[in-house]
Amino acid sequence: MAERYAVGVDFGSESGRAVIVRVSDGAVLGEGVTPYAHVVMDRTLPTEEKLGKEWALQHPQDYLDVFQQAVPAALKASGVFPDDVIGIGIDFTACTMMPTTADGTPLCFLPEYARRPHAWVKLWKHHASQPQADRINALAEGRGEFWLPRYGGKQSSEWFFAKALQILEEDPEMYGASERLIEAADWVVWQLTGVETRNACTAGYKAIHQDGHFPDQGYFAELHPDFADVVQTRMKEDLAPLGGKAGELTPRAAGWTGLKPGTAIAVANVDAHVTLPAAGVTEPGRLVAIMGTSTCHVLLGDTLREVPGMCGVVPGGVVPGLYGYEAGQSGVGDIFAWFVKNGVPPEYHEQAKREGINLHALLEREASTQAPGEHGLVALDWINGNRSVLVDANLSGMILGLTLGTRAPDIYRALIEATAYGTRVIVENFEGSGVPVNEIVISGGLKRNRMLMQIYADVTGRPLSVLDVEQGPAVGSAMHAAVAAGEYPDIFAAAKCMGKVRREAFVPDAKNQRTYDRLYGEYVSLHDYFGRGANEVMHRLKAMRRAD
Ligand SMILES: Nc1ncnc2c1ncn2[C@@H]1O[C@H](COP(=O)(O)OP(=O)(O)O)[C@@H](O)[C@H]1O
Ligand SMILES: O=C(CO)[C@@H](O)[C@@H](O)COP(=O)(O)O
Repeated sequence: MAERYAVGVDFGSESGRAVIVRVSDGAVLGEGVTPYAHVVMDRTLPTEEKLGKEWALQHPQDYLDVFQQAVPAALKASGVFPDDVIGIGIDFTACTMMPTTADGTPLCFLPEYARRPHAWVKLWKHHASQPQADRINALAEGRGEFWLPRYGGKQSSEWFFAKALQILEEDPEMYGASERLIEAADWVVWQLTGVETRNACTAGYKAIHQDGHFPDQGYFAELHPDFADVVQTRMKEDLAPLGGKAGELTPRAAGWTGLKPGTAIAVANVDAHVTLPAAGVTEPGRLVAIMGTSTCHVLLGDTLREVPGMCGVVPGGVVPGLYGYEAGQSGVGDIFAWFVKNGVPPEYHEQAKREGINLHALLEREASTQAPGEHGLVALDWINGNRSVLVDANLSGMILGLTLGTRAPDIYRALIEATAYGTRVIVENFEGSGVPVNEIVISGGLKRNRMLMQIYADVTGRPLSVLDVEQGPAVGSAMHAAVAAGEYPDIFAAAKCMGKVRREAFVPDAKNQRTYDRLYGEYVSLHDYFGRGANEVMHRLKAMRRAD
């Protein structure tokens, strides 16, 4: 019998990645990448309308381009015949949500709405809905909503209802025109199948779906009278289970992708959560850090724990039968990108160009010769706010210890160390709340930075295992496609055959660890001083910035 294959498509923050995976063993035979033409719209719309501070939008056409470019490119690179492809699975950043008409047409595609910011896709990192998130949390606390502790005690401005409420309050006409409010993950599945589904993963982690339901109309009505029926009028209450089949590839989408009509399409997934089975992680105690523009920390547990400052816990949110815990850092790769773009003197750019390497590689090489503590810096990793454990998008970055002798590699290393300290806070927060972390597995684009990986091992004091495939989330989605197509009975069986990880790829250096324990103590002092109310200067500065 001919080998069978599955397609996984991972919609990241800056690009869409497609892989062709052999379902018998998880081998990746072909890859394709489509950088988003509009990347992240955080200053203006394509029609030049200016956006406010903390906005982050995307263009739905960029997602369709992935189906029309990256998927055919991966298929071509693999040499696999479409008839041997049994399923397609997708995962997406979340919560990345959009308003559409009843037939799924994005409002921003309609000429009459193209100039309205609230007609566009709100990317996960859209923080302008922080005021709405603050009210969502205050009301939930006041009403004693059972679900609030399931989200660490706070809903983030990055999640669904803060964004939906911002549309209603800032552009009621756009809210009125939005017949559907939907995660981009479910929207792209809709484009492939012609069927509107809502996946249980984003609903659970990003839209407060707990114990089988969304919050009641009374809660939403107290936020805004016109918000009472947001679920009933613009969403769906019957959710599609992970590993389920959302539908089949339509002839139109078959024309885009080069695959055959009728190919099974799996229910959508979140990019971080789908990575666990790709790493063969289907049991408690193994935290997977999906490190890209942001980092998501996803961990399984066999009991329900309320962990302060986590993003969420959902029974069956990652694999059936276990609790899926999520925490995160809203800025990691983005912080390094910001520094490379804005803080590195021209001579480094020129040297990298002369050597034909990227700036990350040059800075990594220059900084890796240092011993921990040599640069004398400690930084806070909040340049894009803090997602866990403080859940506050109005915090900001800081670098302490700068002198006239400080150089770009010093700061690059200090920023990497700061993100490692932030990860250690999250790991210790889980353990302190009764959710064991016995192993850390790294996936995502940042694993290519070996200095970063060694720093994470030294700072956390734990060996790091590595998911070696380049596109971890996409492979996880291909595994869900194999389950949806009936190749495997469940994701556990698929993970056994298709998942792979290189265990203990980086181990802590005892000497470095001792120094980092001291530096981590300094980080925690700054973390608590600026992040837990002792000094509100960061909030005051953000307020001044917003006021201008
Ligand atoms: N060698 C490197 N060291 C550190 N960061 C890197 C390196 N290469 C790329 N990055 C950062 O990784 C991020 C992209 O990660 P990736 O996983 O590819 O994307 P996504 O977050 O969209 O899934 C960017 O923010 C980029 O700045
Ligand atoms: O928040 C989540 C998942 O819960 C991510 O989709 C979001 O942080 C974006 O992840 P990336 O940085 O694009 O990998």
